[in-house]
Amino acid sequence: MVMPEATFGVIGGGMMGEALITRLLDQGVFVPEAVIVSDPQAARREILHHTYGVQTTAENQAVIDAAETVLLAIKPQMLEAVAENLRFPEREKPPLLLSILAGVTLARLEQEFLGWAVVRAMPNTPATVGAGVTALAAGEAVSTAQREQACAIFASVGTVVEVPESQMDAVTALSGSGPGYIALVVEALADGGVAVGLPRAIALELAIATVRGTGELLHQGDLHPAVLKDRVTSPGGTTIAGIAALEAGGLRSALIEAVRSAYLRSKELGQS
Ligand SMILES: NC(=O)c1ccc[n+]([C@@H]2O[C@H](COP(=O)([O-])OP(=O)(O)OC[C@H]3O[C@@H](n4cnc5c(N)ncnc54)[C@H](OP(=O)(O)O)[C@@H]3O)[C@@H](O)[C@H]2O)c1
Ligand code: PRO
Repeated sequence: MVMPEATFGVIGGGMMGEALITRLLDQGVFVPEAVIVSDPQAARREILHHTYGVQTTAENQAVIDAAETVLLAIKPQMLEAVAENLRFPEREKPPLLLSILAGVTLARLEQEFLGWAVVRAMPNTPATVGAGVTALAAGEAVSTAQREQACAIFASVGTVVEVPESQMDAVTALSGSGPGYIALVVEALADGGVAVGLPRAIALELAIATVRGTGELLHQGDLHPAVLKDRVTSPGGTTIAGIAALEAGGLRSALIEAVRSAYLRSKELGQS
């Protein structure tokens, strides 16, 4: 079904699609009636419609036909199946596709969405609370106005940086996947607290507040992490004892390898 009043479309109303929709509506970037979302699950469509007042459809084609700007928020592995069922009617101006698919290149997207201007973007899950960071790389057909529009859309969920496309897999491996690594660190810190006698709820609260406060301090104080580490580390004290244990356990190389593995996986996803 075509809904001509809709201007912003979302294909894939999952976790990231919803995170963007929530913030875009909260910030008044789009009104609910101007948003159309496609998702195969009726239950999912029902939730999105009732929670946000957006239009929903099971037909991706309805989104393509109705919207001038489309956020593609399906899994990378779904791209071929989704794109082969789409038709792209001629338009006066090329519509804008914002893809957040890990690994999938501008060249591939431009091939699948013939005649569209394409921006490849990599947001992260703190976007849900407006504290995300999104890296963008724009294709050659993207106009200045469309580039500004892409920046404004992702600015509604946090900060935006523009990078060359060659850096997008690295961005995906660091800030895209990073919230997963940090969540693991928070959970492990809380486990450590429990191991030395703290109640679970207090341990988790302390771990979250510590990660959050450290991030804020590094950000607001414009501190190099090594400077902060040195400030916390009293001679002969507790922190150096903890850091020695982390170094012995290979924390640094584990994190470096995590980013490297995610980078290689992003490249692989781009070829699937
Ligand atoms: N999660 C993150 O932190 C994050 C960060 C940056 C970028 N990304 C990228 O964002 C994309 C979405 O990730 P996500 O975590 O939001 O995944 P998700 O929650 O699984 O969302 C994908 C949505 O697309 C739906 N879908 C499946 N087949 C479809 C089709 N043929 N047409 C339309 N919609 C379809 C899925 O429905 P079903 O559940 O029924 O399959 C689901 O609701 C991925 O490409 C990922 O690389 C994710
Ligand atoms: N989540 C997606 C994945 O795990 C992309 C970055 C974060 O593939």
